[in-house]
Amino acid sequence: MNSLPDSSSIAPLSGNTASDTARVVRLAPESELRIEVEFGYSLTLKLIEGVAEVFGCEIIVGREYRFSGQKLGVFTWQAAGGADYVADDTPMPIFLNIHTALEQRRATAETMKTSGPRVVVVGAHDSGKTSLVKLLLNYAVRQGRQPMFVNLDISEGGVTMPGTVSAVMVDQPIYPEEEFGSLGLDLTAAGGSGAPIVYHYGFDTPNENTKLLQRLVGHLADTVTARLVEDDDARQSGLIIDTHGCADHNEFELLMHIIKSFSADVVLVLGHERLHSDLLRAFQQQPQSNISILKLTKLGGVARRDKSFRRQSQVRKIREYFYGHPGNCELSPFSLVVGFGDVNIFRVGEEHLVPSSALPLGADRKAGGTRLVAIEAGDILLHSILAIVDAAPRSASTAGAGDSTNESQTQDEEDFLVLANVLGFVYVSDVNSAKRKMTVLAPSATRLPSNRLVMGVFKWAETV
Ligand SMILES: Nc1ncnc2c1ncn2[C@@H]1O[C@H](COP(=O)(O)OP(=O)(O)OP(=O)(O)O)[C@@H](O)[C@H]1O
Repeated sequence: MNSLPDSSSIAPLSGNTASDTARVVRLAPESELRIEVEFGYSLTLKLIEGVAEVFGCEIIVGREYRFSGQKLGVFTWQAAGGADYVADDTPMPIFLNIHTALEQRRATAETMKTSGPRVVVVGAHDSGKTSLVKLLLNYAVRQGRQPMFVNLDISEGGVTMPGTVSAVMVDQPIYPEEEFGSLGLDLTAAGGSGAPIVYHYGFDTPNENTKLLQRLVGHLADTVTARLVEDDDARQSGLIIDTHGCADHNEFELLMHIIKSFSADVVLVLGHERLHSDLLRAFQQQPQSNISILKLTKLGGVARRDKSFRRQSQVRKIREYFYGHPGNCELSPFSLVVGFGDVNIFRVGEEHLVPSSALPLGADRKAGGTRLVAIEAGDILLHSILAIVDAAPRSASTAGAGDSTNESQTQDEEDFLVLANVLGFVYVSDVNSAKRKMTVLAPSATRLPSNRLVMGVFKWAETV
């Protein structure tokens, strides 16, 4: 039935071939095989017969799927047989019930020409939020829906880079190997109704700049709502929103802001008893709110990822942005030489993040945290990931680093740019301060789509 080498027989990339350790595993109905593959190892999965899925995406009989640095469950509803090395304490029947209830709301929205469910998935770290989001999106797509996926889990990057918040309409499955990368987004297509909406936050935890994150969430919610007004299918399919793990009070405030900004009507709370009761209490005080808050226990299968595994996942995400997914969709990035005078570089205006070597040019630090400050290009950029953001409308007349003498005009632009859509990213592979030039890795050989670049905390040495 299902041919699945399990995690105990993973072949090192440089070592044995998969055939040395291949094993056939039979899955009973409603059971799953849990697989954990560390970075530096790979595992090939092939379905011999039957029907199985990974986070709601059906896998194809006979095709080889290769995983590395990933943890996943291969689930079957129907297959019969023994149950070696598999788990039957799976939450899938509960998730299917949730999907069915959401689908009923979508059908009603279609008939009544209203909006579909607006679902937020919240919970503890490593409780399975992203996995549930993928599953609900995949099930909706299998049903012919086009839900909006909103990613507010800034540490993972969703459809693009870590350190961003984004929204994209999903009309194709999220394949298990490439995960969200399989949606194959073209950020430079920004503007069209199907184009992703991406804003740059620049950090990988909410606490680093909660005020900025709240501002971006509010802005993203407004943009998504405006987009849905024009798109009946997406509006009736609704939203599925992934969030960062909630551990403290700050994060609770942020979750409340997310729920309110997106007018969420379904909140799924995974593995976090206290968060569930805090949310219930908060919404009991607002009896007019029409919201369902459901508690789901964190069930077996969801794997813990330590700091190093998470960091390696981020690095892979960054690499895949430029090079694509090995074997499936490989990309060839280009090296471009960019003069310091040809670009304007900004950074989020947190004082402690701006070293004295990168003092802002006439910037207003008093505004504190939720705007950008212009910084001087130089060695500080080496190995940084820079977001290319849509230039401010007025910028055509003020282009060029440091040419803005009008302080209030500079401040307007800094305020505008923090909310500007991200058009893509470059990686700074070399800086030559003496010649006032830097070399960047870019996904395309054409000129950068904007000369406004924003620096976050993410550094990546390409050799990693
Ligand atoms: N049934 C399963 N079997 C094996 N691994 C699983 C299963 N379900 C989820 N995982 C893995 O467990 C890990 C954690 O799950 P997930 O990313 O969904 O949690 P999360 O709550 O979104 O985490 P975060 O704290 O980053 O927000 C992931 O690597 C995921 O692929």
